[in-house]
Amino acid sequence: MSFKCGIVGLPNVGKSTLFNALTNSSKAQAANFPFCTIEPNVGVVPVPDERLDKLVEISKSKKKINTTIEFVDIAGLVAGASKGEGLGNKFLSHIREVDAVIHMIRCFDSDDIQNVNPTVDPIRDLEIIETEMMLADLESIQKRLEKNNKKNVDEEQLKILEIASDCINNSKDIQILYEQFDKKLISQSGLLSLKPKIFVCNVDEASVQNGNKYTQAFIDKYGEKNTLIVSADIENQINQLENEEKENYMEMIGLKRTGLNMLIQKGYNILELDTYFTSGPEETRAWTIQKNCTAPKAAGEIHTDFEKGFIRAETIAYEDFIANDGWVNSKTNGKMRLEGKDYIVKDGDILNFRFNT
Ligand SMILES: Nc1ncnc2c1ncn2[C@@H]1O[C@H](COP(=O)(O)OP(=O)(O)OP(=O)(O)O)[C@@H](O)[C@H]1O
Ligand SMILES: [Mg+2]
Repeated sequence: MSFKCGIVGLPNVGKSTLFNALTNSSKAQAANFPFCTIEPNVGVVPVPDERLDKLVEISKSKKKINTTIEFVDIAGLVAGASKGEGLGNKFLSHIREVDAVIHMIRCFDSDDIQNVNPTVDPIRDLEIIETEMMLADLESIQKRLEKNNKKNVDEEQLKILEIASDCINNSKDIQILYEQFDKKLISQSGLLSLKPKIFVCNVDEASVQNGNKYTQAFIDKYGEKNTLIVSADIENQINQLENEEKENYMEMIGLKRTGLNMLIQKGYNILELDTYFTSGPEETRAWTIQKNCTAPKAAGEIHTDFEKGFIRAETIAYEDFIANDGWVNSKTNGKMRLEGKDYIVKDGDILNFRFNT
C-alpha cells in the first residue's frame, strides 16, 4: 500500500520546487511565472526509515526494500477554477485521485517571485483554494443527487453527500462528517474537501527554523498539528549537496530534518498508517499498513494467499529484535511470539507469516 499525496496551491507558490526537492529530481519544470505546470508530475519516493537500515545490518540482508510514497505536482489553481478560470476544472480532477492533499502556501516576501495576488496572505490564499475545492464538490454532489443518478448511489453515500452539501451551502464545518462516518466511506465519496490535508508554509531561508509573521498568523488560525514550515527553495538546494556537506549546511541554518522526513511523518499520522518489517538474509523490507490492522490483513499486503491461508505470525517487537541481534537469539530468549488471526500488528513489528496454500 503506497499512498499518494497531491501538492496543491495557487500558481507560482513553489509546488514544483517542493516536488523536485521531495523526489530528488529536476523532473518538474519550476520557474518564476504562473501556470508553469500544466500536466501533473508524478514521482515515487522510497520512505526513509532508519529502522530498516538497522534490520538489514542485523539480518545481513542482500537487499533492502523501502516502502514508497507517491507525490503528484498539480497545476496551480486560481479563484474561479471550478468554473473554468485559469487552467480550470480539469486540474481539480487530478486532486480527486490522491489520498492526501499537501496545501502549498506562500509565506515569503520577494519582489522577484511573481504573486498572483497583491499581497502575501497565507490565510486568504488557503481560503481561495479550499473554496474552489468546495465548489467542485458541490457540483459533483449535485450531479450525483440528481434523480436519475441517485439510484446508483448507496444509502450511506447518499447521507454523506447530503450532509456535505448542507455543510458547504451553509458554511458549516464539513469535517463533522468524520464524527459520524467511517473514514473509508468518506474517502469513497471522493470529495476534495474531505481529503486528509497537510499545510506546507513555504518560507525563505531565514525563517526555516522559527517561522515568520506569516507562518505565525497561519498557525494561530489552523494550529500546528497539520502544519509544516519548509523552504522548498532551500530543500532543493540541499538535495544537490553530498552527504556531509548536506549535514553541515542543515546544521548551519538550523534545520533538524528534511522536508521529506517531516512530510512523511505527518502523512503517516494523518492517514493513520504504520510500518511493519519482514527481514531475512535475502531481503529486509518495510510494509505500510493501516493502524490497528490485524495480522492476516498485514499478510495480505504481501500476497492475498498469505491472508487467505493465514495460520499465524511469528512476531518480534522491533526493540527486541535489535536487542537480541535477530531472529535466532530473539527466539532462544523467548522474545518471539506466535500470534493468531486477531493479533493487531504494532508499528515496527518484524513478522514472519505461516500460511496454507
Ligand atoms: N521558499 C522560496 N523562496 C523563494 N523563492 C521560491 C521559494 N520556493 C519557490 N520559489 C521560486 O518560486 C518560483 C515558482 O516556483 P514553482 O515553479 O515551483 O511554483 P509552482 O507553484 O509550481 O507554479 P505553477 O503553479 O506555475 O506550476 C520559482 O522561481 C522558485 O524558484
Ligand atoms: Mg508548477
